[in-house]
Amino acid sequence: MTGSLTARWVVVDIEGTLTPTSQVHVVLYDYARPRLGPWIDAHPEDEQVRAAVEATRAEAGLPADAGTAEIVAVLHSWMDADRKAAPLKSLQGLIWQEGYARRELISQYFPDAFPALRRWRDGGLDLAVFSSGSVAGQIASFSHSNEGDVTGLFRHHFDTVNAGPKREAPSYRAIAAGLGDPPAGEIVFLSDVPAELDAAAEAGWQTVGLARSGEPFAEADFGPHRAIASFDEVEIVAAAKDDSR
Ligand SMILES: CSCCC(=O)C(=O)COP(=O)(O)O
Ligand SMILES: [Mg+2]
Repeated sequence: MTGSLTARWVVVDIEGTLTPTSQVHVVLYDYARPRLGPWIDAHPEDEQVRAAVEATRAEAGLPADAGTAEIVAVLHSWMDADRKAAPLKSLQGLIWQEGYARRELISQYFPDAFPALRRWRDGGLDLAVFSSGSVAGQIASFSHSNEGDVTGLFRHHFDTVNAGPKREAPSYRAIAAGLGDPPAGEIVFLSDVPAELDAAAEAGWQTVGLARSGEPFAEADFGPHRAIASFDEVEIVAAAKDDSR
């Protein structure tokens, strides 16, 4: 165990931090891939689907009359490149939501993740999530985890739509505003991606890098950020409340 941190809020990334990367890149992506086209065709009047299709067309420079097959080819290429584009994430979230509801999906989380989150929450800290996965996808996943429904752990969910890109400091300032503007130094962000930690640190947050064995960022250079291989290696204690704020 490394030294403890003092904070009021703990904000966590999902992929590579709470859940193995393969859970997203293999299990969830494989589930979404063949369902994207049928989903688009089955929900032509759904405003979220229409917006995602329109945004995909615009972002890929497709003609206005591009059909589902061309849209899906772009979405698949983004998945192949793990490009976490908002319209893709929005459609994936809808598909996963249905997959979890049908009990065809169950999210596997690292065994150290929820015990640590419960410890911190029970110790007086508030918890939030910041992931590229859409808020709908996040909530569906936490509702159907290998430990059951754990949605009650989190007070807020942020994604690239309601906060912004994960590698840019203004997104972390937007999240802080969404949390009620606590002092930036009293927010800790845990992620496996050094560039995300850099952005959070630029916004004044404390940062912890997850260098989990077997994960893509296991051997990454975390630079100035504290790096741990498991949540068991860091303790976070609740800051005393300042009633004058
Ligand atoms: C379980 S919600 C889906 C997660 C997802 O789609 C994703 O891309 C995760 O990216 P993150 O920002 O959490 O690394
Ligand atoms: Mg991640």
